Amino acid sequence: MYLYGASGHAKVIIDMLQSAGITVSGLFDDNPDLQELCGIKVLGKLEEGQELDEPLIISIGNNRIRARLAQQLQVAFGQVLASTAIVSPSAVIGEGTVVMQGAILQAGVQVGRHAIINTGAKVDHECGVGDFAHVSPGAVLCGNVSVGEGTWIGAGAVVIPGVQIGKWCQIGAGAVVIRDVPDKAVAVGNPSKVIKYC
Ligand SMILES: CC(=O)SCCNC(=O)CCNC(=O)[C@H](O)C(C)(C)COP(=O)(O)OP(=O)(O)OC[C@H]1O[C@@H](n2cnc3c(N)ncnc32)[C@H](O)[C@@H]1OP(=O)(O)O
Repeated sequence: MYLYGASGHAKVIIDMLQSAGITVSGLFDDNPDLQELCGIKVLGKLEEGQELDEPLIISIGNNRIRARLAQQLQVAFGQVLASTAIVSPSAVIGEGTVVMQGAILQAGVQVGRHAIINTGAKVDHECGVGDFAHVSPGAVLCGNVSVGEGTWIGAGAVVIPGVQIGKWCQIGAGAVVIRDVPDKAVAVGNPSKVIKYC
């Protein structure tokens, strides 16, 4: 597996891959000064059209950057599921997506491409999580919640059953979301309120 993005997020992915016995063959990063991360060689920028002999994970937490790179790069993408994650056999997870340690994905969950289900996040039955979305550590999506493309659910946020959150939203850490949230809204607090658009 190759990674793109020598970030803190990459360090966690490296841990998951190494504990599963998967070799990280190299890390790409646009910063020419970086030499290595966690003992893994940094190979420089991954150019458009460059071919790889192993699948790639975009190890960048920023949803917009991950989306841009996923659209630019013509390579095969991998998938990383932590051995300590609990994933229902009926869950469907797209390419490029990372499910971190202790996360739980219940029956009928659908997670898109290049999403992040972070440490200990709980995604309950029949939720949909869009491409490039990020469910941060400890967040809880109750049953039948829908999270749009590119949306970021902050750490420890709780979304009650059936709520629909639009595309490219930001839900604050610790928010309790009890009503639908429109596209590009930033919503914080308990109960959460939209404070601006991004
Ligand atoms: C492994 C990892 O680390 S994964 C990363 C996990 N990271 C997170 O969960 C962070 C989630 N991000 C947040 O909660 C951010 O505060 C955001 C995205 C909601 C808002 O960020 P910004 O757009 O920079 O907003 P900003 O900091 O200017 O705050 C705007 C207002 O909202 C309030 N606010 C911001 N975040 C929150 C929050 N989580 N809960 C309650 N109020 C909040 C601020 O106090 C401020 O109020 P004021 O105008 O009355 O002073």
